[in-house]
Amino acid sequence: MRSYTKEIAIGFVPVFILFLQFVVGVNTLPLVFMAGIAGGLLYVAKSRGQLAAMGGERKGKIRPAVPLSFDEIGGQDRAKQELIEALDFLVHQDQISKFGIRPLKGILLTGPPGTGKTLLAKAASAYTDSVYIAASGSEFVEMYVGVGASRIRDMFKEARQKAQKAGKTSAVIFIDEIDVIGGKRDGGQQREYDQTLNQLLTELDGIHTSESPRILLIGATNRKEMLDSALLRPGRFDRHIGVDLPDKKGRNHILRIHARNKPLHDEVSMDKIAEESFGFSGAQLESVMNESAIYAMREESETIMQRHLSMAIDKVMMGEKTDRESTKEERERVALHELGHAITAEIVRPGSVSQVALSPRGQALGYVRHNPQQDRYLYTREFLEEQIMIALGGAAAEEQFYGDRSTGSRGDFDQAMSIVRTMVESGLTEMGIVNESMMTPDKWASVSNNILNHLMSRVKQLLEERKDVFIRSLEVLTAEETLGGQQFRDLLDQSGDVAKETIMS
Ligand SMILES: Nc1ncnc2c1ncn2[C@@H]1O[C@H](COP(=O)(O)OP(=O)(O)OP(=O)(O)O)[C@@H](O)[C@H]1O
Ligand SMILES: [Zn+2]
Repeated sequence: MRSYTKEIAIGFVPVFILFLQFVVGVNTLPLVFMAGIAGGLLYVAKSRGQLAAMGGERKGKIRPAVPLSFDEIGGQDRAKQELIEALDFLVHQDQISKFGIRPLKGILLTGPPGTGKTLLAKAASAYTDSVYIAASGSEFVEMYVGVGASRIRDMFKEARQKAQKAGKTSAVIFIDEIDVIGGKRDGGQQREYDQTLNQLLTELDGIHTSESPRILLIGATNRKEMLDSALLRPGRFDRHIGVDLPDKKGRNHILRIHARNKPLHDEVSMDKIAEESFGFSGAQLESVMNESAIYAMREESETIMQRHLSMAIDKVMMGEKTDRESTKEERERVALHELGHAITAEIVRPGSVSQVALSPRGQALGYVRHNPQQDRYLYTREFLEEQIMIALGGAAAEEQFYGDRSTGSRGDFDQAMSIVRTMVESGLTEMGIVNESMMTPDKWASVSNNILNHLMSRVKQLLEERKDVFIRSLEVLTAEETLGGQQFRDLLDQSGDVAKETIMS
């Protein structure tokens, strides 16, 4: 139920103004003018507030769609054709149900980075006149059990609502890096399963032909072999479409697409550029066109010449090399950071780590997946302290190995602080039951500093004793990019044996 008091009150405003003007005889013009400005400002402020609230709603941004057609994707003829065939299937809904055919629920795009998987998903949504919602798998990885699952649920809900609002009969949900959610589950002794993946499967199983709006899930990965077989079963990701690096003809096509808005010299041979850029992805070819334009502009040339393009190819090739070197160091730091979380987690809660991984890219860089624990409604102080310690483990490890921290720990500190808040507000600290008025900002800072410093030194001590585990795990992690829960526990146990031996002797 809604009350309309506000609307009625606003309705009386003009009546009141007319009353002032004609009955009382006041000149209301300045008044009306000022009210208009104030109202306008208020409206702007309010809609800004709404935007900010929307942006802050979740860490994973749901990005709005830009309509894009298949014509704007170069090469990839086979992938496009397979995708269109699959989508045509979706469009002929009535016939599908008439023949009792199982509906198409998921399409998996597999292939190396930068080959146009995101573009294909966007084009698929435009082709089927659907609303488009996109997220990346790493946005669903959370330290807290159940948060990832509820994000999945929210995303499907949002897709349905958006489609309804836009008057569309279907929605495309695109999840990049789907392997982060749907990675192979670690088959240890414990029955390890993942709530986030389970929720995704539940949502997929819940899609029916007759439903409106219809949801189509498109996933992308460059590590198909990493996916859990549950995701690949019929009725889940039904269609797999490979998106490969473009061949020469494809490269030519992609270059032409990105040259559309650029002044090319008549004598430029795209064929030659396509030949020189062997092994380049679509994203790299886009860079080549862009860099060539920068070279031309710098030389104050009217048009982009062949040599600008050749220089751009070299630059993109070299850029790749230097990028790789810098990321090698960065990846080592990320790996040690994540191992810090994982080792702390295994010590305070043995058996809790299900996977440690480095992302090939994406915003998370690396992550630790935890096995779901029992749903909890009550938390003890000890439990919360352990949770804080796990959060601090990343920064503690960085300090141990590099003597400093990086921006990679920001999210961790936010998490730690919010747990401190829960502890204080629930009266679980030395202060006992606290009254909100007691907690000035200064007081908050000193209390949380105390708690965090104390727990930080405990974590550092734990990790200091496990230096060998870091070294051994780092080797596997940088080589394989992932470390399974059991595999990790084995590495940790080896260290335990050493420690025990030294105590015994
Ligand atoms: N086939 C293509 N045709 C035209 N442009 C392309 C193509 N492939 C890639 N690009 C360019 O590269 C950019 C990145 O491509 P896109 O994000 O679709 O790749 P992706 O396969 O999803 O990569 P990732 O796996 O890294 O997310 C695009 O915005 C576009 O500029
Ligand atoms: Zn971290």
